[in-house]
Amino acid sequence: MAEPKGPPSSSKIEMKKYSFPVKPIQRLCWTEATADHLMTHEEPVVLTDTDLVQSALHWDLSYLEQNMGPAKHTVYVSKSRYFMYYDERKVNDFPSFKEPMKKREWTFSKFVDEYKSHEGRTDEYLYYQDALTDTVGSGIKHDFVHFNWHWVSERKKRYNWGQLTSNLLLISQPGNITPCHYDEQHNFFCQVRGLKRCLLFAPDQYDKLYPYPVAHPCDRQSQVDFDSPDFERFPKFKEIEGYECILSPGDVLYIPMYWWHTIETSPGELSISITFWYRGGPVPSKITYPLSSQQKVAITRNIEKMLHEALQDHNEVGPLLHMICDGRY
Ligand SMILES: CC[C@@H](CC(=O)C(=O)O)C(=O)O
Ligand SMILES: [Zn+2]
Repeated sequence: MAEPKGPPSSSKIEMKKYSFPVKPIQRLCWTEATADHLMTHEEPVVLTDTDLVQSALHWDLSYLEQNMGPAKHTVYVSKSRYFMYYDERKVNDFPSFKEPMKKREWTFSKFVDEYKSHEGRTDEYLYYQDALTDTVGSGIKHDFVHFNWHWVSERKKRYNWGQLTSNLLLISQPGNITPCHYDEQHNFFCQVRGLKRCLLFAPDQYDKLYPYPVAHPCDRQSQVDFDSPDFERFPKFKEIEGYECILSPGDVLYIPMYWWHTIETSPGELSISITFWYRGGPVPSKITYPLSSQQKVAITRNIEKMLHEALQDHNEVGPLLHMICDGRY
């Protein structure tokens, strides 16, 4: 079967240009054996014809405003186009940490008003990022119930994933960028409205992306500024190689656990996406060697956590790691 028709290439919709090489992420009907092979081997793939969020493809700001109910929702406000996630529970240990964005709790109507009044502003940007919960109105509940739950639960079973932890609703202004990071869950990233360019990097690119220390509020985020990389501090970023896709409404991108990704909303229009995050499956009873890159990343995280716990001071973790490695390994 020929590859399904894809959205315009990134050059046609003015996405940011980077100097590192990228290969296209395969775009396949979910019934294709290759799609199944990629997901079985925890490799990214854009799936078409899943109908996973078909019942949400009519969503736009006004429909959501009518149906999201009266609850408060998390909206991030940033002075730049970048929305770097940080864990507010870790901020106390880093007194000089400057929050890269501010977190607001607004009703959906307040968000829509702010969205409209921020149009055209270049000093502040908004990004709605909140879980879909049962506080929503009946219209959204109806649409949610009609997601293709049969399809997605079949995938969960087939790939032996853990439980579904959340469905995040993402409403992004044109041009917003989520900087490069990895998550510790599998993700079916569903595009509902607008276009998003996704750049993904395999877990074995860890040494080229220089994540913040695990104890840092920006744990799991790359320290490298992709727009102006500091090759003195991050020399191996020169060797980075990635994968790219442009998602249009109805597309589902499988982002495997520990795969790095940076996501850019096309400058053309607002974007609405819904994520399905699943915990990883149980540790295999029989460990096979060599270990996978994902397993090695998990080991590095456990070592950093253990040292931080033992030393009780994150400032001592680096010096001890250097003491172990420098001149010896
Ligand atoms: C969290 C925002 C991001 C998506 C993402 O990182 C994820 O779903 O894991 C994006 O779409 O800008
Ligand atoms: Zn992510």
